[in-house]
Amino acid sequence: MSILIKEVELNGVATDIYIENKYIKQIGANLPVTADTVIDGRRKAVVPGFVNTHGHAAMTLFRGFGDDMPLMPWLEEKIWPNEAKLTKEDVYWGAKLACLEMIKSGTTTFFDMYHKFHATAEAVEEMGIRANISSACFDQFKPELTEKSKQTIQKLYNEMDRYSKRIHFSIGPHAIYTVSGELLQWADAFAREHNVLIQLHLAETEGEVENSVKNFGLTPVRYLYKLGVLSPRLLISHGIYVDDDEIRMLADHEVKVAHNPASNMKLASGMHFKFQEMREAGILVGLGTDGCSSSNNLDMIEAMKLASLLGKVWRKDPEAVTADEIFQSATVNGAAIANLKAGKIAEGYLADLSLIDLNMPAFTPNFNFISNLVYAANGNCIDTVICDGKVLMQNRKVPGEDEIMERAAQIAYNLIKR
Ligand SMILES: CSC[C@H]1O[C@@H](n2cnc3c(O)ncnc32)[C@H](O)[C@@H]1O
Ligand SMILES: [Zn+2]
Repeated sequence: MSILIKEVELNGVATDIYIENKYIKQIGANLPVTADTVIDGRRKAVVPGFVNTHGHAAMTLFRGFGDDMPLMPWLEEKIWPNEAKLTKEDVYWGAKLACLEMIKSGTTTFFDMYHKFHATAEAVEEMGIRANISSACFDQFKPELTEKSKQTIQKLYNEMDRYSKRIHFSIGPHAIYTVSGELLQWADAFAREHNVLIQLHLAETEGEVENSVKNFGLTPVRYLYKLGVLSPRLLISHGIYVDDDEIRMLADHEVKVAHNPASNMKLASGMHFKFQEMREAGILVGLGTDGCSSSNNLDMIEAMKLASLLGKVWRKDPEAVTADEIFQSATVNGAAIANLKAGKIAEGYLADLSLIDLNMPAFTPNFNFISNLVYAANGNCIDTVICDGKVLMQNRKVPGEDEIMERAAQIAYNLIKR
């Protein structure tokens, strides 16, 4: 299977891109090659597929449900009682809707932490994108649930051979207020032994920090340090409430961070995400949307704008988070966190990319393409998406999209009534 994209704009220059066997094989002007599929790239620009480093895919079912609340009442009163009713079928259609939405806005890889692992994995497999899906766990500090969680993680890990290489396994302990230190330490040892990542919500709210100090005598990052679970395999989401010493601890242990500006603002968790300090300390910061009840979409272009504007305003410094820096977070940093040779349009890299329609007001005039992408556009500018060397969307059409939206909406209405 080969694809030739003709005369697409790459860094402002009309270029051909030849894709073969999942990889970008050749880039150059007027390439003398033929291909199974030829795509006209004129008036389009090529960008790497975005990597959404934090989310809960099937929470698309809760879009517009439980708005305008702070984190803990939102989780305890609205989300958790309804998540307890979810069936595998519900999660499958919710995750299909998430994949559809991500493809339509140019995301080719996402990280997921949710219930019913196989339902999400099957949806990802069918939709053709990539995902790092975690075996989610909450033991609520109960030893019998700690043991059960360990068995589930081991079992799911053993079942991974049924999936393609587009799906990676990770462990998803929910947070330090729902998961015991013992399970976190076990997960760390498992992750080291099997070279997989751990996804964990951390330092998201002031309340979390207060409870951490009350219950463990330490702030969240220091608590993880004491447990010995800070490592290059740990990806923390949010990481808003961290001081300078904690940033140093995260950097020293090569911990990765997913920044989620929409959910941090909507749940009013906090705005002082220390993007500059983390970057200067050498921490890999990726960008995420979080789930659709707190974000309320999965549009990484919108997330880039929010991250940049939020980063500028709280510092009162317009240079604080530039369009170029946040674009790097959403692409090459995300790919590095996902351990993928992706996130760049370069020979030898995975063919995970999008074509952007330049015939739009947002790209007119086009003095600076990245500026227009981050500050003027949104996900609707994505025309074509290729992942793993396969075309997933062309002319903004994804096969099966009407059925996915109908089925997911019906499930969501029935769920909230149930
Ligand atoms: C273990 S399954 C994932 C779990 O996380 C919940 N969740 C969604 N968004 C957040 C957030 O911002 N902080 C903490 N927990 C969150 C989700 O509803 C699932 O229960
Ligand atoms: Zn989350």
